[in-house]
Amino acid sequence: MSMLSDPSAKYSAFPQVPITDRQWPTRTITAPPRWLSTDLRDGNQAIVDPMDAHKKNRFFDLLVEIGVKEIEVGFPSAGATEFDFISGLVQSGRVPDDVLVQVLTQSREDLIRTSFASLQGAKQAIVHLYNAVSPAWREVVFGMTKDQVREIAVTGAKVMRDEAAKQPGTKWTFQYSPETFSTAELDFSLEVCEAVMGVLAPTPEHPIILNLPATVEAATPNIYADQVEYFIRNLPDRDSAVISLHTHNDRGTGVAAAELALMAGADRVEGCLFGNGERTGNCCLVTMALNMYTQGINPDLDFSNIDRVIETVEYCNELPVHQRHPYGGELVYTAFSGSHQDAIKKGFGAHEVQNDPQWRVPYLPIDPADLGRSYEAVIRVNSQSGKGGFAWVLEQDQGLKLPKKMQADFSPHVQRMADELGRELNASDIWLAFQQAYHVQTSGKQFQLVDYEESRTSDGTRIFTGRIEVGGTPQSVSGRGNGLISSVLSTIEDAFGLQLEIVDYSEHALTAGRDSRAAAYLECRTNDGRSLWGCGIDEDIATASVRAVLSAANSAHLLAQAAK
Ligand SMILES: CC(=O)SCCNC(=O)CCNC(=O)[C@H](O)C(C)(C)COP(=O)(O)OP(=O)(O)OC[C@H]1O[C@@H](n2cnc3c(N)ncnc32)[C@H](O)[C@@H]1OP(=O)(O)O
Ligand SMILES: CC(C)C(=O)C(=O)O
Repeated sequence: MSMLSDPSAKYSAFPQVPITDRQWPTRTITAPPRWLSTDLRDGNQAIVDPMDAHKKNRFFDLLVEIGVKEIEVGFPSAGATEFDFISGLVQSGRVPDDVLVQVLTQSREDLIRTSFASLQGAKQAIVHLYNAVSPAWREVVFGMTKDQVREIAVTGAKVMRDEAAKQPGTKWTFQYSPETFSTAELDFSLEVCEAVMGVLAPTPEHPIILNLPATVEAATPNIYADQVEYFIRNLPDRDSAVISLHTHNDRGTGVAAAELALMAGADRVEGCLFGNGERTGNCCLVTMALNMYTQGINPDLDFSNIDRVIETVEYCNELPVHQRHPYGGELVYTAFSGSHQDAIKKGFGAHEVQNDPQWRVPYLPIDPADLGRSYEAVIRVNSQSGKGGFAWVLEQDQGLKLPKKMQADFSPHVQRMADELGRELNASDIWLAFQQAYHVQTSGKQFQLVDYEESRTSDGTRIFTGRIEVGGTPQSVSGRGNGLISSVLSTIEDAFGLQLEIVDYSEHALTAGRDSRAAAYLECRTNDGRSLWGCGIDEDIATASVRAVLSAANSAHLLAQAAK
């Protein structure tokens, strides 16, 4: 078996929704929805080893910490692990007063009763009832007519109502899901929901939650938005219902579908952190919340320390968060490629200089610092990288701000190293390449400063007197010039026959405070017209410039040797 040349023989296009004056495309999201995390239910039922009580408690605490106010804590009738965790949680007093726990049950009397039993002692809770309503499920799973399937829901709703009445100390909220809503006839979903509302008698003050699942995502996200808008516009007593979304990600658009359906008028979104859930997962709450954040909307969920959230989620689910997962993945703020690095580096530079409160760094839709991420990993260097990449790493790691022309000079050294090693270059690789290229702090270099003094004559001439190790042997040398650098240049010309002319010079402090050091950069021209760069680093800025001259002299010496 292989892919069909005519897939239409097996698969049909999803039909359009009969709505011509749809409103959602012109709306924008301006406020966060009510969020429900179903990590401990839909997420938990989709992992290899469902969470034990320890993991569930840890996940629950994380969700509370993030600010989730509605948490589906499990499926009490699934077994003792679930039941005991849920009843232990509600009786422990660990559920904050502003947090609602929710449990899910099939529409079967015994399971509904068990679900209510698990919530004994809760101050408030949501009981969530479901049954599938779409044709394939009606026919294949239940083997029932529409009327019989509606009856499953109505019977379950009656049991719910009666069980709730037996525990009047708890403030109950009822939730009903016409499971498989996204692949069901819309008018039938409406009919079943209306029938359930008829039993549970919601009011605007005490509404029912109608949760509209895209149990299996089967169409483009605009279709789901149409379905939700159609449902809302045709639901009698809309005021008595909270419209909730529950999307899956089979086509990779679970978040998009929830966003568009929110524009269609929904009030609430169910999902999981980092999109865990059945098959391809549920709507990712992190992505959806942070999508809102990047539009200037406070999502009411706090991901200020996203790495800690990931750590807990990975531990509990025993599933890794993908390195490219929106907002959280390890690589999502990292640029390896040259042109991206260049733009990001410039963007950060402009951001610092202009002090612009609006975030406008190219290629980064969000400031990683808002999520507790450092800027270190924003740029990483490999063989696809450019000058902006290693310049950024040297600046972050060593504090060096290389002049633009020196970046171009250093670039082939980095490229060579990346090609030779065939892997990413880390900060120490780049620092090593820099030290080797400019003879900074490396042993075995030809000229090495031992010590020096500077004096002036009455006419302002500077005199450099010092000791320079030449191939390991200290040598006393001196020279004159109208400045320190020119006096060192004349020294190396007199002592070693190396003629260098200064083309460019710059310097900067490396770190602030008592331990501050300085870096000096020097471009020189040799007598045969070649350009050479030198760099010196020292606690004393004048000494850094002397070292920069010797750094260039070492390169000139190597060139001269090579030419022989
Ligand atoms: C889309 C979703 O994610 S829905 C949530 C799904 N989650 C889970 O199922 C996790 C927890 N579930 C479980 O542990 C088990 O399913 C249990 C313990 C609750 C029930 O197990 P079982 O009694 O063996 O029933 P099982 O789940 O296999 O369902 C089979 C029967 O329930 C019926 N059924 C399935 N869903 C529903 C429903 N929502 N309402 C009413 N009946 C239902 C089926 O038609 C089938 O009936 P049949 O035996 O007459 O053919
Ligand atoms: C029970 C419902 C909400 C569900 O998980 C689904 O349909 O995906």
